[in-house]
Amino acid sequence: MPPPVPAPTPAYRHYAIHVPATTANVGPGFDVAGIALSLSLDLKVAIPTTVPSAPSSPSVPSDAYTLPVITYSGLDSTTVPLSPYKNLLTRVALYVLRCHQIPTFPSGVLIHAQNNIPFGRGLGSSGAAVIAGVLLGSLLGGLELTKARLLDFALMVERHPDNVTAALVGGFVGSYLSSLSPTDLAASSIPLAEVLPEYPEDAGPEWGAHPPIPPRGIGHYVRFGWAKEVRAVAVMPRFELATALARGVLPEVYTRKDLVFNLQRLAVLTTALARSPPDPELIYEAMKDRVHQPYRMKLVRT
Ligand SMILES: Nc1ncnc2c1ncn2[C@@H]1O[C@H](COP(=O)(O)OP(=O)(O)O)[C@@H](O)[C@H]1O
Ligand SMILES: N[C@@H](CCOP(=O)(O)O)C(=O)O
Repeated sequence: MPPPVPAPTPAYRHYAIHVPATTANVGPGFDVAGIALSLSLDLKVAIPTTVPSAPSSPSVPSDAYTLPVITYSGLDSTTVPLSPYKNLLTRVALYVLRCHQIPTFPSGVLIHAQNNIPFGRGLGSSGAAVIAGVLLGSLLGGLELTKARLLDFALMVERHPDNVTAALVGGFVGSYLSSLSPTDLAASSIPLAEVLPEYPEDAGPEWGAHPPIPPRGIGHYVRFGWAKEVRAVAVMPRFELATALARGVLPEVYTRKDLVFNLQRLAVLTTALARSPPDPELIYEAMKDRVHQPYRMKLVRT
């Protein structure tokens, strides 16, 4: 009897995705100003060069088709779900693919995430995962999405722009959400549960096939200058604080006095952090805030 023929080893194309941690709400810049930091989430992605055709739907797997295999190392790597239908990176990637009429992942993809961003500590782990996810979707679908379009997809998932814009473009970034038409506003406000639905056990062939397509131009950003002498040092709490809880303690309405206090400082801060040599007293004063810090103080255990 002839010896068994060994299964061919698949050949892969290798890619790297690097996304920085971020700090948002810089000084008086609540939901506006973000800074990219040196900690990062790094993905290594291997895509087979020859693949079996994908199944017609995620619930009808073909014999040869295999879902992405996800592995993690680094921080919080033991708690993160590894199913591609539950992991945030791949759920976002699948959302991007499906918005481009690609119903599922290519077969046989390997994804390794090296994560150095602690979860839930205000260093933008979810924003980094969302940006890594949109970049992954663009890569897997061969979509070559522009930065502006990647941001549209990211903002359908993470609704405040400060972390995701800094994670996408790096540096010290200011951003805003556009005044959209009523139709586009409705499209960009679709509940997260519909943008990234949990994959149900009994999913039929049509499940998730028609996700809400992001309108164009949901958010915009500008990169500010940054003086070479200025370094960011992040102090991390020992406890996690959910973003929803931290947003829930903020008032709906502010006084004109508090609003003007923040506007005055933010206008100065964006230039003060870029000026070389820096003026520490000016930066100290311009970092003051009356919109978020006083209200969130009570959530910070001492
Ligand atoms: N690299 C990652 N891979 C998968 N999921 C992640 C990753 N990073 C963050 N997440 C998800 O995001 C959650 C943290 O989001 P959030 O509470 O907004 O905190 P943060 O301030 O760090 O963004 C985690 O509990 C996890 O579910
Ligand atoms: N501007 C947002 C930033 C939340 O950051 P996250 O890393 O917790 O998602 C806010 O302050 O709510």
